[in-house]
Amino acid sequence: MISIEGVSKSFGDFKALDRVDMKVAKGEFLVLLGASGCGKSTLLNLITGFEKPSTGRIVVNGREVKDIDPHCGMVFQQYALFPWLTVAENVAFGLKMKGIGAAERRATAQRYIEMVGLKDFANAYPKALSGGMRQRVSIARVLANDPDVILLDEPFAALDAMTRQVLQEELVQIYEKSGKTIVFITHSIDEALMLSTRMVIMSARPGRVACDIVNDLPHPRNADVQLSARFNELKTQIWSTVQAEVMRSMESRAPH
Ligand SMILES: Nc1ncnc2c1ncn2[C@@H]1O[C@H](COP(=O)(O)OP(=O)(O)OP(=O)(O)O)[C@@H](O)[C@H]1O
Repeated sequence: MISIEGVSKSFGDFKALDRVDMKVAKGEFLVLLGASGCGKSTLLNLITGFEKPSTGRIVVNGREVKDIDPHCGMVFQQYALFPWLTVAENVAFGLKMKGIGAAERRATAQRYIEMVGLKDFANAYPKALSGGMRQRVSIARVLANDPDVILLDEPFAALDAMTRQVLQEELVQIYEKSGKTIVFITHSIDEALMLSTRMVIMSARPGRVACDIVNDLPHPRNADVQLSARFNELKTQIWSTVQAEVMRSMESRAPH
């Protein structure tokens, strides 16, 4: 579904990504983990076509990414909703851009608004919603557009721990129902284990793939999985890799 082939990305003299090779299969839920600055957001921006690789290429669904790719839907950490549109209008926005008729737009928006538990807020404006609710709207909006790939850049980072847990469970259920291909960035190992089917740990300066781990925790999955022995085993394995990478990146930043 996604093929990242020898991709490097430099900003001026600074090499943010160095020869990254990675394939994401259809229906995989891939989580990218890594120290701050290792190039996770850059990689997502390349997949969706916001940025262009300095070398190498990215192929999504058989087509090389050259411009902003309509087959990818992105959810950002900041909610990025249109404040002057209601929840329903925000969710239907992409459909309107595609030229889909009003009745079908309304029905599709309604379906996804219900899926993310906001049925009673369809006519509310974003400013009347909590952070968690806004992020649900962002997810409904991406789902309504029915992209082949959903990219999420730390979507729950600004939320409190309880809201975050609820949204994680919802996202797992949406993934299980929709079978979408998902790439998700987080700093949280627990979040990575809760959500993913596979985890890629990136190293910093320059950003490279340090470790690729299959998450074999069973589906259907809910928050109880965090109490299992396998969860703790995987967490220990990932933590030692992440810790080594964080130390390495801090050392490479220290003044000499
Ligand atoms: N447009 C840009 N111009 C210059 N440098 C950039 C640009 N975008 C990213 N960088 C640099 O590239 C490196 C990787 O940034 P990126 O945001 O991809 O990292 P990240 O792993 O997502 O970090 P974080 O976890 O803190 O969000 C950073 O050192 C950043 O300063």
